[in-house]
Amino acid sequence: MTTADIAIQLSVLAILALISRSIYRLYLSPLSKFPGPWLAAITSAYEAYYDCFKDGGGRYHVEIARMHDRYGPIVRINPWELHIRDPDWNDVYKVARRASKSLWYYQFLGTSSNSFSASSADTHRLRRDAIQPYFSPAAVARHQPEIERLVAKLVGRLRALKGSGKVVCLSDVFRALATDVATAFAFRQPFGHLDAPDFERAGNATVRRFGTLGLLNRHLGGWLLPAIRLVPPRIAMRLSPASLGVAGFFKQFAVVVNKGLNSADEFVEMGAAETDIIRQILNSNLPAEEKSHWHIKQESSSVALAGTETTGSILTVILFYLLSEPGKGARLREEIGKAYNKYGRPPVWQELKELSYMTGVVNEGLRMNAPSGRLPRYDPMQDMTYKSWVIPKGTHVSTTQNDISFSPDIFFAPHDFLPERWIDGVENKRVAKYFNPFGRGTRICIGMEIALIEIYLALGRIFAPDVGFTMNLHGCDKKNDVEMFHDYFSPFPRSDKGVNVLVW
Ligand code: HEM
Repeated sequence: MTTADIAIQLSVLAILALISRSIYRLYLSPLSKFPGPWLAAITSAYEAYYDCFKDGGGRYHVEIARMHDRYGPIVRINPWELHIRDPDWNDVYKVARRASKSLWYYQFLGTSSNSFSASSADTHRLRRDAIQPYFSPAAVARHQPEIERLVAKLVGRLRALKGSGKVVCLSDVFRALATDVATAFAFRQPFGHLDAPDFERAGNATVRRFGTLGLLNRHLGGWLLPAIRLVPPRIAMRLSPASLGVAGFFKQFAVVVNKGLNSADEFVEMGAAETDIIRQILNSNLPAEEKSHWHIKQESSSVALAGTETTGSILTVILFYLLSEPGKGARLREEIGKAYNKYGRPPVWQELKELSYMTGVVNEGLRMNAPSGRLPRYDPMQDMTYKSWVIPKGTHVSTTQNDISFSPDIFFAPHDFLPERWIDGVENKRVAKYFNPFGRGTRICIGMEIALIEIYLALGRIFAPDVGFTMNLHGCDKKNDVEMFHDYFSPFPRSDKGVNVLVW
């Protein structure tokens, strides 16, 4: 038999295997009864096209919405996953169910060795229990002066730009703040992005690239991001400047974590105030394999990463709306001014969060720019139900917060930034159960309190009566620079230019 014969036979076998698998997925699989396009049912390449190629990638949400419009509230979006668009269905996220996360989907992060992307509920519980004390209200409160210091640095830098005529990119400014807050919290040492003359613009662009590479990683079986970590910078640059940026990003975390691990031996009995997330993990009850350098690197850097893009982009979006509708900015400034008068000093965050308009502003930012990714889970032990449908155990099921946040049935004029909608107590009560920007169930965001302190303090100081500067939007618009176009788990607008302002 010649090599050509062998190649032909192997190709025929591969084609037969593909045909059999497609027939199984389409007609015999337990999910074959669920509605949806036949191509999505037989191959995840359908999703890969929208995730990685269509209009720059991250566009499957648009196709999923189209599927719901055509097939109804429950659709099969790939061979193993159902998506439900029904604000009242929450079964898979219920704490009592303790469902697992989809390993395939969360491959976009390039690792499952942390709490965020741990698949099984038990592994997650183990890891989360180990770091939870680090996020206790008391521990977070101790970090407040550091957040205040970083916010003051940001305000100082904006003030210094007053009248300079320089265009300032707020998307970079707030990502720099969020990175410094999250890294200061995790490592007791901010990365110093607020000190960079350009607020570390290149680093911020890397996060966007990470989004696109993350989707490729998901669809290529999870080897791409680990491989990028291993590629020497010179080769990475030749392959793609994007991977160089991402490799550099991983490296920055590796340096900080290595430094922390090397000095961890000196850790004897430090007071809680001096500890960092590395020592928190080392000092926990985790089994030895969960305390390896590798695991600690993954856990600590994921905590810091989870807190950067989220908080940074929400602050950017809020500022865009407050500056594009000056009446709203003025109303916030007035409310904060009254609080300054009442307390005779800058209000602390506990006082800021009592302000009703300010809370409306923060909630609108969270509603309109929370993580956009669907949140797939599966329950390996029990079936679930949706209306008359029985969802077999082990099936991956997802919902998307944006389906709720932008539903006109729940939020009047959902694409408008309306802080007022949160002020009416009755209305507030009605929408509360639909408002889950920090996720749901056992996997709810662990850094919620830090994020809120940061957002309230940043707004509280930027709109303070004595701030001494104001800002004007410069050459940006809602459609291209603010509204989500790409879903890279975090929402990204169509343009990567950012929200630009002039300070005066
Ligand atoms: C406004 C800012 C933030 C938003 C909207 C947000 C949102 C979320 C959401 C929706 C999840 C659940 C993801 C999922 O189910 O797959 C999550 C998880 C997580 N977040 Fe946040 N987050 C924010 C800020 C932060 C900050 C500041 C930190 C840390 C300093 C952080 C750390 C984490 C971690 C570690 C997880 C994984 C928790 C687990 O699975 O146990 N987040 N976040």
